[in-house]
Amino acid sequence: MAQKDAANGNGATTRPPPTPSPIRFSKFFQANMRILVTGGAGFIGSHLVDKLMENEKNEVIVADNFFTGSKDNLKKWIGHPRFELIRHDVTEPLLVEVDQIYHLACPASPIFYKHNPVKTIKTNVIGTLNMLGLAKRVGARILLTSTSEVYGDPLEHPQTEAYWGNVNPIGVRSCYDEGKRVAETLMFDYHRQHGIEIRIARIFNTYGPRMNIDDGRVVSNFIAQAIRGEALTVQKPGTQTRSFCYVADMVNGLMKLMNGDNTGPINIGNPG
Ligand SMILES: O=c1ccn([C@@H]2O[C@H](COP(=O)(O)OP(=O)(O)O[C@H]3OC[C@@H](O)[C@H](O)[C@H]3O)[C@@H](O)[C@H]2O)c(=O)[nH]1
Repeated sequence: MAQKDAANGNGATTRPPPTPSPIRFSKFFQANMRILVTGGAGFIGSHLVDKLMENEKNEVIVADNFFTGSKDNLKKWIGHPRFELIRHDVTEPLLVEVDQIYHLACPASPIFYKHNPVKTIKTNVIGTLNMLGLAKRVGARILLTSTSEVYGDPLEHPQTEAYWGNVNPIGVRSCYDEGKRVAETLMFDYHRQHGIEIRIARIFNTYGPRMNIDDGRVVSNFIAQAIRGEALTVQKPGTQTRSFCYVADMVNGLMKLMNGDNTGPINIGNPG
């Protein structure tokens, strides 16, 4: 209720703060999990957000710098009361109160991560440090999307999680391969030293709707070339193999890993 401000004697009135809308209380009452998705505007990230948003008890915060991600991938959620989108680069600290962190932020297609390799390794190392710092501060569980590329040019086929890999530390892919390897190390060191709850997924070559047509990875390249009636570009040596995974299966795997008891690292791909 408005009342005269007697103390300053100037006749000004002070108002009590407005009563929050009952809708606001009901929103927080219902939500039992606030989840941060870094890189949530990207290809896999946006599908993960769609799945998380299906659960009415989840609130989802996306942090993305839109280097390879796009607001378009999230347009159906913009303005939704359980959703927030922040333009943010994970190489800078982020202060939010969350229960879980899916840390996906990093360009994943070789042509994009090799474009600015110093930035790629900063994203993997400083970005993961920042997210681990956040997880430690708020007590959140954190899942890192690592990569099959931690196996490098593997000398074992297929690669199990016990294989330590064969990675060139100075090659053109090292910014990503070694960046993700350091990110995995940081995850385990925070887990051992600070008791942070961690999960590590090693993602294999994933395809599906919302891949950029110019993503550069083999599945989207071949489809785009076929549509244009062009020859498919099989790169040398032509004998390389990959495990391909459909994006919906990848998202299911990531959520099962996050909500299960296994820290990983765990390969998510296709055994075939
Ligand atoms: O047009 C093309 C594109 C790619 N390729 C070949 O196809 C293979 C797959 O290459 P991609 O560019 O799809 O990507 P990669 O499998 O090397 O890495 C990808 O999958 C694993 C993820 O963890 C990585 O983040 C992602 O970049 C490579 O051997 C490449 O030389 C072609 O033959 N033609």
